[in-house]
Amino acid sequence: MQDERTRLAQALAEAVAEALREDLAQQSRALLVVSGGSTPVPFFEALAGRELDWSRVDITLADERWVASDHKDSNEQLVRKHLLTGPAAAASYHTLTTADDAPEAGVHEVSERIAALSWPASAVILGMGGDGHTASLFPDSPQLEEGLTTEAVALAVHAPSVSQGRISLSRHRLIQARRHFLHIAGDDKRAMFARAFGGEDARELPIRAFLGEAIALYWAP
Ligand SMILES: O=C1O[C@H](COP(=O)(O)O)[C@@H](O)[C@H](O)[C@H]1O
Repeated sequence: MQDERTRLAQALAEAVAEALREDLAQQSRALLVVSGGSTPVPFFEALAGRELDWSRVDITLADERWVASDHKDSNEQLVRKHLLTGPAAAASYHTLTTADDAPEAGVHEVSERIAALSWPASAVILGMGGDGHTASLFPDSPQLEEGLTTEAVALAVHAPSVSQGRISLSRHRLIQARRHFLHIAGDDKRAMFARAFGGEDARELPIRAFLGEAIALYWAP
C-alpha cells in the first residue's frame, strides 16, 4: 500500500514538474497551488527533488489553518518542511496568514498578496477530506455558500467540524489554473469520490464544485 502511494506521489510529481517546465518555457514565472493535510507529504518530497528553474516558481496553498507557521497543524510548515527543500528551496513561498488574531482580519491582506501572483496557476493540486471538503470549503461551514460563489480571492472560514479558523481560496480562484489534479489515498476516499461523482449538490459535498472542470484524479489504496 505504501509502495503504491509512493509511486502515485512520484507520478504526480512528474506531471506537476512537467507542467511547470512547460509553462516556464513560455512565461517568466509560474504559480503552483498545493493543498495541506497529510496526503501530500510523499508528493511534496518527490516534487522537491525535480530539476526545473525553481527560482521562477511561486508556491502557495489552497487553504490554511489560522495558526502560527510553527504550529503542528500549519499547512505552511508542511510545505516548508517537505517541499521547500533541495532544488525546490529556490522557489518563493507566499503565505496565507498574517499576524492578525483571526482570519477575518487578515483575509484582505492575504487576498491582495495572492492576487498579485501569476494567474492562471500552472497547476492546482486539491485534496479531499473524508467529508467531501476540499481546500477549506467544508459542508458544515456557514461560509460554504460564499466560498462556492464569491469572486473574491479568499475568504475566512469556520466550521463546527474543525477547531481552528481557516482561510481558503475561493472556488472562483481555485479554478483559475491550466491544470487541476485531485490527490487522494485510501478506500474511504475512493468511496467518497465515487459518491461525489454520482451527484451534483456541492453544498452537500464541496469537492463536486470542481468535478465539472477537467481534473486529473491521482488515487492509490
Ligand atoms: O484540512 C485539510 O484537509 C484536506 C484533506 O486533507 P487529508 O489530510 O485528508 O489529505 C486538505 O486538502 C486541505 O488542504 C487541508 O487543510
